[in-house]
Amino acid sequence: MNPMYPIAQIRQIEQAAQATLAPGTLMQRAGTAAAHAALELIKFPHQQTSILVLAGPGDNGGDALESAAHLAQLGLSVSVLLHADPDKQSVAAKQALLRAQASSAKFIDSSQTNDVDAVITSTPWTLVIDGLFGIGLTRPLPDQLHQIVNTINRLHCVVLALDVPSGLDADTGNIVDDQAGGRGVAVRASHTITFIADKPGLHTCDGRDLAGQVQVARLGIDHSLFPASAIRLNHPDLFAASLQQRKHNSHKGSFGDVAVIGGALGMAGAVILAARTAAQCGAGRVFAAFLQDAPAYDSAQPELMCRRAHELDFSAMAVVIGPGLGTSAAARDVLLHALQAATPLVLDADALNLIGAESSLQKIVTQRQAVSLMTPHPLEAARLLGKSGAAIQLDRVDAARRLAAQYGSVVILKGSGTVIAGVDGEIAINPNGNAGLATAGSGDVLAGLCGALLAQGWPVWEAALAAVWLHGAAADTLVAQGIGAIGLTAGELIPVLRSGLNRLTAEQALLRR
Ligand SMILES: NC(=O)C1=CN([C@@H]2O[C@H](COP(=O)(O)OP(=O)(O)OC[C@H]3O[C@@H](n4cnc5c(N)ncnc54)[C@H](O)[C@@H]3O)[C@@H](O)[C@H]2O)[C@@H](O)CC1
Ligand SMILES: Nc1ncnc2c1ncn2[C@@H]1O[C@H](COP(=O)(O)OP(=O)(O)O)[C@@H](O)[C@H]1O
Ligand SMILES: [K+]
Repeated sequence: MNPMYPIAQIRQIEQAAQATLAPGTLMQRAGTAAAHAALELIKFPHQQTSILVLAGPGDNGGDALESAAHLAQLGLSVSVLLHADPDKQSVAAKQALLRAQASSAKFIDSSQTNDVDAVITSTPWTLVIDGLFGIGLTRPLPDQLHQIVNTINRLHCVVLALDVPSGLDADTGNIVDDQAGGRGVAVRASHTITFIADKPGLHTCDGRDLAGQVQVARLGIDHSLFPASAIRLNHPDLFAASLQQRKHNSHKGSFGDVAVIGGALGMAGAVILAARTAAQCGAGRVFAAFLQDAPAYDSAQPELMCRRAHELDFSAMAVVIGPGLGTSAAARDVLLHALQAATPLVLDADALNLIGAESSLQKIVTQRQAVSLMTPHPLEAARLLGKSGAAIQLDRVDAARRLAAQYGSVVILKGSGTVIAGVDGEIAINPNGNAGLATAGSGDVLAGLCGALLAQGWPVWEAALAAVWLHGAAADTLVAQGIGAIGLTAGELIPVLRSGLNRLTAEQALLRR
């Protein structure tokens, strides 16, 4: 289900496949698949339809040249901007170049053109195909291409990237930076057709912004050549087994209790958001536990039971600890108590900051027998790993995996392309959600949802996958309704999460019939 592979594994699959095929076969298949994808994007080609193909020095350029030849043979107006030394091309890419040269495609010689920018902007392109670099990019784009890529990124047409948007690291989703640490450039594609298998860097960090809609072309490679994958794209299929309709013969005790612990002075709202989410996403009973004085009740959600944290016996509940907890001595005490309880635990926000700052707490987390689920954003992850936030973002998959292994906890590393890591190294990357979630309190809502699912008996891995998926889907639904991305508030997510969870559950019940 939705497997993804790092570059090194893609290369192995590629080699195994090539051993059984005539030379150049995979490139020809990639070029054909790219041409089909281009035609689908153009939809109704007409006389003014014009396609610009950027072809680089390696085999990604070869794919582009194959697609250029196909599209030109179909009678479309194709221009090729070639950035390659034919003497250094692979045999397959040379063949592709010959085919493109033999077609009606026009070649723009960038070395003979003073102002390539002017050439690019002088034509109203219907489509740009980016075949500059793929998974072979080892250093930032060369200077000559900076300007071209910036110009392409300013065009208002469909941009189809082949394999990977040029400049993007397919493993990490980072733009390949220059030696001095300066920001490199990468093509911002509206669509990406990626070859052989999906790649993590297309879906996390800058990947979602640069790759656009991703489709996979397996190039006819036999399934047997694909090893088991440790990385998947999150999808309801991965947690469908836990989407169970409720029995008539049930009561509130059947769906568990959640305690949300946090809410130091001035930060009570974080607890309220998480607790309301837990209540509206199916927990049988929800306690909102505050470090300082608790409000008598929550007038918008009077079902919540408001308590002072140190007076609540949460030993038989799923516990969410951290939202607005602060890092005081009292906060540390209640955290220690929660860590020592044999209860499913969601560790969020200040609970993570406290753990990051104290090795004795770290040790207790690693020794817990009951399940732990950590929900750090990159800065919290940095504190937990003793790194900088920038270092976490450089390889989010690796960071999430390390955290899970080090803390013996399932980890949700938040941000665009949230990475979920299991203790055994299993990874899922979440494909939905949007920047509307970049608002105060949306993490509290996610933590509350995690708590609700754990209280209802979900296994921790499935709970993490489902919570992240539903959270992203709720934000997408709200944006589609015009409620966000700008100005979406975290509380608005809660009823949409509830309908999302009910809808998925009902759909799953139908599928099981
Ligand atoms: N090998 C195969 O079997 C297949 C490869 N395919 C395509 O081939 C691509 C990989 O091809 P390559 O390994 O040739 O790599 P790329 O085409 O991504 O380009 C890398 C080439 O540019 C050079 N290079 C790397 N960084 C550079 C930089 N910053 N400035 C200038 N030159 C730089 C490298 O030395 C190499 O020659 C894939 O992404 C995919 O598009 C597909 O055709 C499918 C089959
Ligand atoms: N640009 C974005 N795209 C997708 N999801 C995002 C984006 N920014 C934030 N999110 C999500 O929003 C939530 C924010 O959580 P967090 O940073 O803990 O905020 P808070 O502490 O204010 O609740 C996380 O689930 C994160 O993955
Ligand atoms: K590319």
